[in-house]
Amino acid sequence: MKYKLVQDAYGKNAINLSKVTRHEAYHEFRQISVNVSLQGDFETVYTQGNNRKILPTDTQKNTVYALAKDHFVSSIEDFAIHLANHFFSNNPQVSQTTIEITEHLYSRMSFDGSEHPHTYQSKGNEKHVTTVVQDAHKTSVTSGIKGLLILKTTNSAFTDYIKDRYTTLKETTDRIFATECEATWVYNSYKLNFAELFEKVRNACLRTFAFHNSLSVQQTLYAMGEAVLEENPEIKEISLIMPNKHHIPFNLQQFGMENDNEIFIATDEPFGYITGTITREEEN
Ligand SMILES: O=c1[nH]c(=O)c2[nH]c(=O)[nH]c2[nH]1
Repeated sequence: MKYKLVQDAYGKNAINLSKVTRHEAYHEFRQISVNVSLQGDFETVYTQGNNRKILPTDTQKNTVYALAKDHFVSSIEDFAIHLANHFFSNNPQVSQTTIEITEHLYSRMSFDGSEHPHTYQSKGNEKHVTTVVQDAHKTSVTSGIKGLLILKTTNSAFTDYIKDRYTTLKETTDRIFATECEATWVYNSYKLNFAELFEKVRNACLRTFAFHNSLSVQQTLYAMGEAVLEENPEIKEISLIMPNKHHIPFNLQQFGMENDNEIFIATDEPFGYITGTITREEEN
């Protein structure tokens, strides 16, 4: 044989599911998108067209809708853990199950200080995501936030960097700091209050971003990660992606006007792309 299969996985992506829970006084609405991926003893499926070990992706999709009725009741993490365990436990040919869930966030509309019982507003691009991987030895839970668009109008500086013959950037002690933050963190257990922890991590990120006197995006990213680990012993590691969404002072001098740090041109591209992973030091 000249060739061999070195990686394989199969499953169903973008299983879009909405759930309404009808309480007497109000309705709860949740919208998620689920990806299922199975790995295991599937080599002959690829090399010989033998489908006898295949749980069809169509069945995987149906299973997600069916299990949502009783098991999508709290966090997306708990539902993902249930799904991972279902596919793993019922399919001896499967050695690893991966479930990814993205939750599209909604809140009930508020009028005169009270929430409307059954009308919702999207929270925009912000998403709550999770990935659960189960194999024979462990169940790992990684969660995150995507599309968290945040901005501050001061307490952000960038000075003292390398200057060479190509440098044109001016030092600043007072600039706009805007980013669309993506955070991904790893839990140390699969038995946690994930909904509560998600809010704690989100708040730690927002609070640190707001109150940090930033010397760079890099420094603020690290401070945000540090705050999350400091306040949440349940989290082993956090990775942050913080693109620098530049707001560049616009030259008003060409019109004989002063720009007192008031008028900017918001540029989409190119953009600074700052990433970092913060973990706990090994204890001796
Ligand atoms: O916070 C920043 N970090 C950088 O590395 C960088 N580079 C740049 O041009 N502007 C910035 N801002």
